[in-house]
Amino acid sequence: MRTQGIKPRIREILSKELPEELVKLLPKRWVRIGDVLLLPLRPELEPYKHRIAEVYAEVLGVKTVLRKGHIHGETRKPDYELLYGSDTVTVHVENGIKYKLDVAKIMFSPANVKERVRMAKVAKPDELVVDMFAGIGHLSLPIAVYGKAKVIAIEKDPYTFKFLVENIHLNKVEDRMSAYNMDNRDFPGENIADRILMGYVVRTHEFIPKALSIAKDGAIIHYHNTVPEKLMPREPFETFKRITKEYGYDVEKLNELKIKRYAPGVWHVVLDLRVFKS
Ligand SMILES: C[S@@+](CC[C@H](N)C(=O)[O-])C[C@H]1O[C@@H](n2cnc3c(N)ncnc32)[C@H](O)[C@@H]1O
Repeated sequence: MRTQGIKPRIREILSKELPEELVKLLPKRWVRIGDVLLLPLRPELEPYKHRIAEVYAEVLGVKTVLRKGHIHGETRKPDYELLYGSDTVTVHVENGIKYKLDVAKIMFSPANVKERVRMAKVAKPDELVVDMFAGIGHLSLPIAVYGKAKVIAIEKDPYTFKFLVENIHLNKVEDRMSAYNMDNRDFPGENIADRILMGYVVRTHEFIPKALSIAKDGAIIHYHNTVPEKLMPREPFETFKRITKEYGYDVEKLNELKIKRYAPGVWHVVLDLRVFKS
């Protein structure tokens, strides 16, 4: 998905059209999601941005090029500038799973690939898994497709939800995966889940009480959050433990993994936690 090294053909075409010092600044890295390219472009290349995007699109064989921006807000929407083409909806295939999404409006982080692949191996067919922040099924499609577990996927944003539903059909897991378009705090299920996915950042701790009410005794929670490096490895486990205690639960840490650097001095991590009613 990430590529390094500029193609000779791109350099050949653009070196005839751009000043030499700008050719050196052409992006050597980009992210390709389905047939949409996310291209980081230096401000010096601004006057040539549409032509550069056109050449990258032609040589790399994509239909649309977006200039990379930031991901923000409660629903984690990316912020992109359209440089070439118009259609930003695509199907990205990763680990044999089809993810349909609108790349301009829905985040799909290349840095989370290891976690998406890991999820394919964690669950068993007799489990009920609840994904509290499903997105387009980023983490729960691998569980339904490879783990063959029953999955309840909850997604609040109606536009993202539309793709979640399409992805369930595209991956032919309608028999075991169902989707709910609601705020997970309004989800009525209690004491039902063998496994819970909390694939969210920054404010994930606010949702711990709801996760505990959905969890069965002994359930596993894959708890994501962002944490300042200087508080690691004490956090985010201490906060999780404090909240679970307040609600009458014990917790055992099974595993902790760094997913990616989220901001300078801040990591996105995931903890595998087993929760017990005390
Ligand atoms: C950052 S995306 C992550 C998707 C996936 N879990 C992953 O880790 O790759 C988080 C998703 O959670 C959704 N979301 C945020 N708050 C929610 C809530 N209270 N209930 C349900 N979905 C929510 C957002 O709309 C977004 O699609």
